Amino acid sequence: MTLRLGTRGSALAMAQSTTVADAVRERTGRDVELVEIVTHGDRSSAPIQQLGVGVFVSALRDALLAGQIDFAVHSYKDLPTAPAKGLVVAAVPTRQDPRDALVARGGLTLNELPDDARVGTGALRRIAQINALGRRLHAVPLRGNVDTRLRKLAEGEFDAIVLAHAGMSRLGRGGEATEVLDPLLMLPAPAQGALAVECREDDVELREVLAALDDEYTRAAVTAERALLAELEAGCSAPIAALAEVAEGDEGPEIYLRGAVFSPDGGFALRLSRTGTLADAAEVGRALARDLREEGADNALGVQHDPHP
Ligand SMILES: NCc1[nH]cc(CCC(=O)O)c1CC(=O)O
Repeated sequence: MTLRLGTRGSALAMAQSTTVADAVRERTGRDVELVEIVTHGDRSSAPIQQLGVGVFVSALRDALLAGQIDFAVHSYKDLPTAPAKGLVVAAVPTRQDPRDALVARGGLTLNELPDDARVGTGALRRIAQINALGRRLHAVPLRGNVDTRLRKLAEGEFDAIVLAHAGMSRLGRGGEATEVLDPLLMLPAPAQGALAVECREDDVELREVLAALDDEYTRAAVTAERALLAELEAGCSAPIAALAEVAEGDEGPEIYLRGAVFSPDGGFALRLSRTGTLADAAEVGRALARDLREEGADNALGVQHDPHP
């Protein structure tokens, strides 16, 4: 039977869903059909902070639970940390580049941006880290899909923009980045660059099919990053960043997790790291969250801030 893959209609969602559909066909020989689902988030032009966590996700989940589709592909970083009742992340495919990218007019790098350059970005996490650089840069709110953001840059509204390199790459525009930013300067969102392939928990047969797409290292990394996020009890718009990398250690693969918390104005920046085994990924994330809290993470959280001063 043909598997129905529910997807949003945006170019990024279509690119992600098409990639996963191709992988399912190739690895399992199953037929996959794309079914477009319109979400509230796609229809609204309100800032993402106002729309709240998971607006892009709930319509797909409703369709899954209603049996209109069999599985869905999400940008993992857009998934709320709370598990969805009746659903399961059946596969976490190999992650793309998790880093943020700078796209600057004139091909400039971050260091080359002149004083008072306007840097467009939507996420508080990125605004905070731009501010934390201690440079005379202006972080300016920017919303829209990847193509819209790149167009606004080209039209001269900004000197540079910061966005996920993975999103650009999935649209075939990764080469337009003028710098892929070092996580030391711009630690990405938890689970950035990763996809979550979700299906109904009781669909045991499909879960087995989709398991062929699962990448153990990516799943462990994302598990650690999201455990950190969940433990700090923050929504997607809170300035929390995390990146886990897996490296071969003496006793097998090891996870290296970095986490950071910022005040929106960048005046408070706390960066810590921890290592552990893949099996302990979630505990590594929770432990690092506790470390961050002990070092004063709560000073940055829950602070109301006007992004348009
Ligand atoms: N914030 C929205 C969003 N959700 C997923 C991506 C693409 C990158 C990814 O899959 O993590 C983006 C664009 C961006 O952050 O620039």
